Amino acid sequence: MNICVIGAGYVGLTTAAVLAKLGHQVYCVDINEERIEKLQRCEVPIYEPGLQELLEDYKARLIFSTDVAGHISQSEVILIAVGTPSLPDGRTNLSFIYSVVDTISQSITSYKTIITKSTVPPGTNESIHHYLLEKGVSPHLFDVVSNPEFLREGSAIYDMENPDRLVVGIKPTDKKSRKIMEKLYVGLNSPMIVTSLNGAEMIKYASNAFLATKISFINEIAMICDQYDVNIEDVSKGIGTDSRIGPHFLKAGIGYGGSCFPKDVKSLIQSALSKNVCPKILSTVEEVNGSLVDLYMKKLLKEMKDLSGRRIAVLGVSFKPNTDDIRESPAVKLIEKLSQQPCMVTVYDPKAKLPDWKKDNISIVESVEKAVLNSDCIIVATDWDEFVKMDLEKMRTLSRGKILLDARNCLNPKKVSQSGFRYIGVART
Ligand SMILES: NC(=O)c1ccc[n+]([C@@H]2O[C@H](COP(=O)([O-])OP(=O)(O)OC[C@H]3O[C@@H](n4cnc5c(N)ncnc54)[C@H](O)[C@@H]3O)[C@@H](O)[C@H]2O)c1
Ligand SMILES: O=c1ccn([C@@H]2O[C@H](COP(=O)(O)OP(=O)(O)O[C@H]3O[C@H](CO)[C@@H](O)[C@H](O)[C@H]3O)[C@@H](O)[C@H]2O)c(=O)[nH]1
Repeated sequence: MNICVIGAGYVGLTTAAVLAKLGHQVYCVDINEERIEKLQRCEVPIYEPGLQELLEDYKARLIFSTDVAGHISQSEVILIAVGTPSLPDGRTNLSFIYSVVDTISQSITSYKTIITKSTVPPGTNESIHHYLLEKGVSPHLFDVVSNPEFLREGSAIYDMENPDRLVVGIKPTDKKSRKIMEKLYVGLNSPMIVTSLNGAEMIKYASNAFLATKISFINEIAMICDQYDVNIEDVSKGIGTDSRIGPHFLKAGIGYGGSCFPKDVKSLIQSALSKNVCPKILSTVEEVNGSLVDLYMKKLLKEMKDLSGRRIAVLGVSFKPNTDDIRESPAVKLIEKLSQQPCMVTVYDPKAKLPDWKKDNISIVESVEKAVLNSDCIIVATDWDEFVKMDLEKMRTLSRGKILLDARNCLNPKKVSQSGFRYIGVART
């Protein structure tokens, strides 16, 4: 099929590459000229393991362009994968979505299946359908499908090629889209859950909210364990082996970040409030998550008393390993909090796109060794393999202080102590 993927970000690029691999002709379009020029030169503008290779392997079936309207006209299937960031009040900013829908309304001359991959609040796809009708587009020229994406950054290609399920929301009157969706994903061996448009949208939010809830839950349990000298790893294993609970998303630490959980939990809260439902659990999930950077600051200040003139090495800035994404990263919040203290913060991340902090007491360096050199304290803020496997003895000789704060509970406390550091995690005995 001829497919137009709109938005060449984490989701759009991965979708485009995987659909090309599945045998489709893909036009991946974006309004960001610099991004498209890079892609035309086979340069991938984001760090996602395996993406560069996949895009190169299937370049014969992949065209990158800024001609959004032109490629919409040429395609039978339109996939919308533009951003849906938070508005200041937590609702979802749908302006990028509607800008695309406007372009579609102006360029549609033959039948299109319009698939929303972006995460949008319940009711959005129904509104897109009505909006197109209001713009004078004939109902025979389109169907709107909700097909939320569940990939994780860092393992995006694997997740897209091996989804646990494909969630497809269609209108009851829509007789074509189910077949088109089966054709689109032919080759993927995953069950398809077909529901209403609102149903598919809700599945996406409920899924992210549930995972975020598991993280805040285990972080709250970790705070309690910390006071009773209980090892949180034992608790996570102990509860996670109960098949009703499951082992995933029970890793305690500095909390969740990224471009999805924070904004999607906020958006779901707003969707609930707009219908007079008071979402108590979701609000608490956010509250617990929002308290964790302060918890680690407290742990640090308890150990070091006064940060005046101290050098703090922060290892990791991205919101999780294997991505360059720093959106809503707890590490960024921690660095910003630290920089309000009279200390020097030296930051290293293997891939993250670092912001220009414009602060005299934050310096960015290009290696772990440079970050750790003469530091009074090392903080592991992202669980990159490079930090999990670092040579602790070497780090001890480079640093001048002995404190190692593991904000991801990703290091082995015994090994850290044996190398001469004082290990601080949360609930690690
Ligand atoms: N990042 C993830 O891991 C992930 C996973 C699942 C779902 N999602 C959802 O997918 C959507 C996209 O997320 P992302 O992280 O890929 O976003 P992103 O910010 O990486 O990419 C979005 C792209 O859309 C482009 N764009 C904006 N307006 C446009 C327009 N009118 N026409 C063409 N291109 C336009 C932007 O230039 C940008 O390149 C969001 O709704 C997000 O919640 C993201
Ligand atoms: O036990 C855990 C698991 C994760 N995290 C943190 O949670 C955040 C999110 O992690 P992860 O879910 O792996 O990354 P994302 O790429 O944000 O993926 C989530 O958000 C995407 C966007 O909606 C969805 O598609 C995915 O299914 C969903 O997992 C990161 O900061 C992690 O460090 C923890 O603190 N503890």
